[in-house]
Amino acid sequence: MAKSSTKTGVATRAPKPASARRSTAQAMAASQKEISVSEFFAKNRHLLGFDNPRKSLLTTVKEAVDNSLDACEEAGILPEIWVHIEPTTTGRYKVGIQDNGPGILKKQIPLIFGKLLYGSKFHRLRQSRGQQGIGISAAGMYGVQTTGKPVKIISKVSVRKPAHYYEIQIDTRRNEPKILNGKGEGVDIPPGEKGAAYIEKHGIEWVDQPHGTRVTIELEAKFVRGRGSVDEYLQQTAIANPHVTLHYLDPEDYQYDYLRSAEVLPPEAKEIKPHPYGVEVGRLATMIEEAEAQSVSEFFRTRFSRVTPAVAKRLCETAKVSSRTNVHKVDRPQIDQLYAAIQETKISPPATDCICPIGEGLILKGLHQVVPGEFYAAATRPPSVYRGNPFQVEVGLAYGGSAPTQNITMELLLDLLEETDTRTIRQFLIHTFNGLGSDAADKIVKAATLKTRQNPSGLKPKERQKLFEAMKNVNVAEGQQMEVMRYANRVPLQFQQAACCVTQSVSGMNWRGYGLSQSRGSMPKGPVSLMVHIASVWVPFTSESKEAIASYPEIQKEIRLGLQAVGRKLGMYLRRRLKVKQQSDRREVFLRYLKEVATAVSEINAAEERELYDQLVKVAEKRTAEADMKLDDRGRPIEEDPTELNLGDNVLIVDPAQHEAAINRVGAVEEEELEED
Ligand SMILES: Nc1ncnc2c1ncn2[C@@H]1O[C@H](COP(=O)(O)OP(=O)(O)OP(=O)(O)O)[C@@H](O)[C@H]1O
Repeated sequence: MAKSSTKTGVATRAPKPASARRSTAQAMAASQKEISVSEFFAKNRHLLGFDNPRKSLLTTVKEAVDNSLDACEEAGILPEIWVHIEPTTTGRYKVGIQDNGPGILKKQIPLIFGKLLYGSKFHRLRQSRGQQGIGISAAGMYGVQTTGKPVKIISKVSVRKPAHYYEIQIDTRRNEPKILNGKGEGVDIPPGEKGAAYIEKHGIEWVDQPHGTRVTIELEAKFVRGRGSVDEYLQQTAIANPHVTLHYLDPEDYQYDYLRSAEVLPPEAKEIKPHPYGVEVGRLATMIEEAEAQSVSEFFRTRFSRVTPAVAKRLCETAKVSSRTNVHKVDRPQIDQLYAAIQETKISPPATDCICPIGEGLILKGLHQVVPGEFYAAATRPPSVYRGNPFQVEVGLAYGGSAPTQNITMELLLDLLEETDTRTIRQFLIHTFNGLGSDAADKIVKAATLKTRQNPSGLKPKERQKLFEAMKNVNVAEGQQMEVMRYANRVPLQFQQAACCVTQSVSGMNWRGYGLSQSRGSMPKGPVSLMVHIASVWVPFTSESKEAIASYPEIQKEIRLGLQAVGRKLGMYLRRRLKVKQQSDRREVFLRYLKEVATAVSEINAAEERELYDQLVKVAEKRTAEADMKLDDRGRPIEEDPTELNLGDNVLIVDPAQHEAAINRVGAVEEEELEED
């Protein structure tokens, strides 16, 4: 046995193992087996956005709506989508999402909705909302897990062909679909009246359309409004997708219709091949393994973008690999040499015409349609590249408009107070009303003479009334915090704000230079809504639940440049507004005393008082002419020197009093309905 000695030189015996062996390699081998991807994600559903009932509802709607939009756009159809959420029993909701898309072929339906990691988008580099092939099947799996109810799908590819109807459950052990209806085969519903009668008889939910897909999932969920809600997701989707019509019937039977403001589809996204700079050594090895028998030079030319015969030749020379060698003969050290050669060789950046931005015009339209304000600016940056993947950043900004707290009705406030799961009235205000900062919430609580820690559900009728009045009357514009709407490939991102490259770039920028107040490193204050869109063939999310964008320096830089572009325009507009205000205050002071001045002077020199007064007014108006300055909807002063403030084409200025959109639309819908009744 080994002996050891201490510093004092006294020999000691090594201690015996504490206990006998607990298991053996053989015993352990008996319990080692393959884990199916469904089992893994069923256990780790938080990784996919199913952390709690509230978020699960949003994730389910989101996955289905995003798929519908992708499918419609890919098929060249202007999307129309129906979203219906209805409560079933306590803590459970049934979610139905239908589109007017191309429909899905019969044999594909079970695989799409009942198998994880099955999709059309993972292996291609093309801008789309979905990437992974997990989304909708994971939502179905969550539904089955929490309620035991199968996912129901009806899909139709043409008006003349039968619709296919399936009730499916995912077999998590095998990651395979299990079809429950039509003796395991699903059901075909004939076109025409016969089919309509069948749909009615069996209570199948379907808005009659010549083609499209409807998925219905029942799940354990919680319906809330405000931040991170389905309402917010759909509203933000309407902003970034002005070509979409959305009909939304919520669990309380409020109907929202976001009608399209653009009649054209975004240009078709092009698929590209990977760029050599974006491929890691492991991926290169797999690509080589999967390639057909061809020369190394041909392999590089056909499987990558931007590799010309000259580039392929240079790569092989640098790697000291013959360009005519069969790619299957390339061994591991040679793969390492080829990888190193890629990094050393100058290759033109990937083509960027595969990115479809929203465009400045449509950003302005979308923002104006949904976010109240008086000044709008947009900037679409030129495409750029990170890790070999092309991407493009767009920024939109809306300034002004009344705060959401001021648009509220008493009835809506009571509903919100009842629904909220926040513990204090302060939290309730901050979490329910977008862009309301803690300072503004404190102001309202103080004006309502309530205690900050008071529980929102425990308010007495009198206290509710006081809160309502305070919300209407307190000017929260100053305490209001900038609201940032983040988008990736036109999909709103609603969680993990702090971890996202967009939020970090916004708070890291100095907005004081653009006329907003801001404490160092935090969000600027003011009635401003900002949207930042990142379009890419592959969006680098920080996790599978696709909630935040990773901070690549190239992406950070582009976001910063986009923010600066709209910030500069806002600064110019605010400075002009301030000047107009200062001049009109000055004129008011003049006018207040001119009458007295005219009387006094005419007493001294017997001049005609009226004439003198009129002349003095004329002088005052001339000296304060800027107070009369009116800007047109592009920020150019009307009847003024047009060179003085030219904000360009990518801004929109509106009279805030004429703005129809209200942030919280529930109240407005409710009032209309009451009036009709
Ligand atoms: N409404 C639909 N109409 C037509 N095809 C659809 C529809 N919904 C899903 N699909 C098809 O099913 C595939 C799988 O969808 P799923 O939501 O599981 O993943 P994904 O959208 O590819 O990626 P992600 O997991 O990132 O959302 C899609 O790639 C698409 O081809």
